[in-house]
Amino acid sequence: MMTLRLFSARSQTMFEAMGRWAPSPTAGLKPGQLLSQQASPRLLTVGCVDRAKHQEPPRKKPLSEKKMKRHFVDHRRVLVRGGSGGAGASCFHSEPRKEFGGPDGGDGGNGGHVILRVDQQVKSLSSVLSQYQGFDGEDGGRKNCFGRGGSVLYIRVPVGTLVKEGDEIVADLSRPGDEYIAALGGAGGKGNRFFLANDNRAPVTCTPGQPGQERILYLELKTVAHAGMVGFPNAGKSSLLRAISNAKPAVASYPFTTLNPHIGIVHYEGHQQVAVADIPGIIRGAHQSRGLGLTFLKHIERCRFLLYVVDLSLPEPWTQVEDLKYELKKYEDGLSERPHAVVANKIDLPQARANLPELRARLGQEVIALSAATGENLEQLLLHLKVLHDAYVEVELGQGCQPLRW
Ligand SMILES: Nc1nc2c(ncn2[C@@H]2O[C@H](COP(=O)(O)OP(=O)(O)OP(=O)(O)O)[C@@H](O)[C@H]2O)c(=O)[nH]1
Ligand SMILES: [Mg+2]
Repeated sequence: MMTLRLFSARSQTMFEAMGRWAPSPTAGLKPGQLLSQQASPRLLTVGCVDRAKHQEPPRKKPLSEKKMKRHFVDHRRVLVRGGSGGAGASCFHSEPRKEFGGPDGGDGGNGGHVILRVDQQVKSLSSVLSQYQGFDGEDGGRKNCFGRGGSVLYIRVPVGTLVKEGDEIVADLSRPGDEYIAALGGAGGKGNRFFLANDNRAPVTCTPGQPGQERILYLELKTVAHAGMVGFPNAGKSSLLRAISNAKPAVASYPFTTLNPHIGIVHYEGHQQVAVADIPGIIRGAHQSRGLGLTFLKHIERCRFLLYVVDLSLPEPWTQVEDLKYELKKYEDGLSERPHAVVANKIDLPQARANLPELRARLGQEVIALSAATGENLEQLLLHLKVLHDAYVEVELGQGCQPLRW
């Protein structure tokens, strides 16, 4: 009787404490009633169950150019720290009937390095974090057991990553598979076995592991490709890249559709591949950082040869080539002198056909007139691209360098 009274008093105080609780107005209803009044009957139809069963997994949507721009990061500040070495052990061998077994403390393992490694699958520095800590080595153990060394921590970076420490360039990772040790792991400590000497048969000394190296590095991405397409906005660079390669940059009739470089691979016989970069449109005054000039121009620096893409349907198309060359020259001396070809796009338009003879006469050099939209004369560009590529390979081999391969 006493316990019952106690329980009811406690439960009453509990309900008082909850206070907010009140029975739901539907609490008294039966389950069937509740369903028919409140839940939508559509939820229980056979059709819906069927549809749910045969629903396809959601497909990955291709990223829009705007989103891609958000994901495209071309510079990063990274703090890298190598792993610390493990500590050496201090202990003595012990065995029944063997009183003075001698020192048997093993050495600690070395800390793991942090290494930057070029991976062709990585397209920007967006996946690179702001800090990396290498793996530590294990401590040494009894019975002369050495600690395991820390594993190497790899940071995957795209082709064309420039590594700077302060203002100094410390590495240029321009080829697939290139590696650079960003931070060294610390050395492992010595166990007391290491200090065994003729004059000291029972050393107790052991040393701790060294801390790993710590550095602040600045990573900067500059697109690397064999050919770079340079042109004013709307010249048709992205359309051209779509037409000759497997890349799918966005195409639209407004300027600055492309906001970050795209690389497409053109395949030739004998597994030869030429990488072509679609560089965002350049405007007059880009070398003075007009528009996003400098951020785009830096991506041209690493291209081995250039394709000046001109919109032939505009009046006086030769001024486009002159302006582009001027901008490149102002940005970096000698950049406009690189091996190049002039590509006159939109030949399918009548005004473009009319402009072609004068463009050829004014420039005094070969002009590849084509249409990215209809595919007219694309073969001439492909053949010329191969000629430029072969000449580049020959020059590189002549200088004893390995040409860039994709
Ligand atoms: N008639 C015609 N239109 C073309 C041709 N090539 C491209 N265009 C059109 O020109 C417009 C611009 O094409 P894009 O390929 O986006 O030009 P872009 O040079 O990449 O432009 P940005 O990315 O802004 O620098 C689009 O409306 C295309 O459809 C062509 O050969 N003929
Ligand atoms: Mg474009």
